[in-house]
Amino acid sequence: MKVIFGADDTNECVTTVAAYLEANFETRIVDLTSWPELSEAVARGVADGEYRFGVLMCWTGTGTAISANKVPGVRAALAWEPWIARNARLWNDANVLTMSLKRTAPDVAVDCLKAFFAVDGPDPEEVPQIDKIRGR
Ligand SMILES: O=C(CO)[C@H](O)[C@H](O)COP(=O)(O)O
Repeated sequence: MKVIFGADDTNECVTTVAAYLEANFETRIVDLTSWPELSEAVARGVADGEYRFGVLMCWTGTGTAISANKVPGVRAALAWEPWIARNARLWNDANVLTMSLKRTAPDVAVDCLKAFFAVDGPDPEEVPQIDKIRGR
């Protein structure tokens, strides 16, 4: 599975996330440090269908989520613990996961990735709701 990842800064959490993604998926790392440009590149990679999922990190995780969600077809969700990450997939069919690189411990970030990628697809009960925002 192809995943596209980018962070606008680096630290132990970012390198841990990158290493996890590279070990488990065919991963492209986007080398941009402006969070709006980085987010757009990752979001377009997902919206265009080249990558199944995107992962973004910035200081807060909020700017990248807001920016990625400007691209039609992208459903970016900010997660800070695994329950949020899992249910962003299950209940929102999130296709981009964002996290704060400043406020997420590396092991928690990996747990979020595991939870996010463990979900095969959206809960069928939620599909009618998700369909209302698909393509927006
Ligand atoms: O968290 C962020 C956006 O939500 C950014 O990472 C933070 O604002 C730093 O950005 P810059 O390096 O452009 O000052």
